[in-house]
Amino acid sequence: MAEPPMLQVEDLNVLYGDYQVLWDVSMSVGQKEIVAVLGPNGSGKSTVLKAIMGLAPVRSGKILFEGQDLTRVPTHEMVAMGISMVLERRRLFGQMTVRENLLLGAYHRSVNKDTRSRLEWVESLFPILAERRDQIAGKMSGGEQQMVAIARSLMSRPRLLLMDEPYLGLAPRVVKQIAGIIRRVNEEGIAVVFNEQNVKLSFGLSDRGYLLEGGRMVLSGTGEEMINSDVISRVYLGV
Ligand SMILES: Nc1ncnc2c1ncn2[C@@H]1O[C@H](COP(=O)(O)OP(=O)(O)OP(=O)(O)O)[C@@H](O)[C@H]1O
Repeated sequence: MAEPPMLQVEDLNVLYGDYQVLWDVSMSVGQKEIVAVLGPNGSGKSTVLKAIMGLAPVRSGKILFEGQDLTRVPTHEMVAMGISMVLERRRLFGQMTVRENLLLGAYHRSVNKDTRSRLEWVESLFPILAERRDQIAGKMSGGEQQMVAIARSLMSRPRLLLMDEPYLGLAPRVVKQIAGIIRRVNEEGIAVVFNEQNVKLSFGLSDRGYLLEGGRMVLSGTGEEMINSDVISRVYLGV
């Protein structure tokens, strides 16, 4: 029998007040997979990730992580369960150093042995952040800040990492660098879900993908199936 998915979203409906943003959205993420959620501006991509993390008003539907229903679990408990999120536009503490930002991502507040070993692991993945540990985060380039944000999310040692528009506002060269980092993170055995508006950037990297249109999942498939799909051409012709 096939391995059950790590994350399963079933018939998710999200409303901001009376305004329905997601309609019966279903998707799944397998262990150690990279999954992309593609969609035009305002289609609800960020809301899908926020809803998984308990940061959007879920009206109905199920979100199962390793079989456990997340819809009533507070966000900080999800972090302890092994889920972490890199928020859009990075949301760093600009006046603090790189190292201080990383420590804020640790699950334990005091610097104990466990935190130290997480820091060593994260700094081994991002040697540049070890070199720049005393630099003020707000003074770094956009790409470097995105690295700090990803590194900070890894400090809780997640098994599933959600990334809200990881390439937003970055130059093509830096996008390549961040894509390399996502791959590297995935090689550590961490499943990654990210959203993106650009077809090539989405499916070049992912094992599988989904397309959202007007708050509904209208297509799913492997990267190649998605890139060659008529539906993608139709949705994107108007963009
Ligand atoms: N806190 C909120 N309150 C009310 N409406 C919201 C809120 N957050 C998002 N929306 C609306 O929900 C819809 C989907 O937004 P969402 O940010 O999920 O889309 P997106 O596909 O990620 O778009 P973008 O690429 O522009 O970030 C939009 O119409 C947006 O205006």
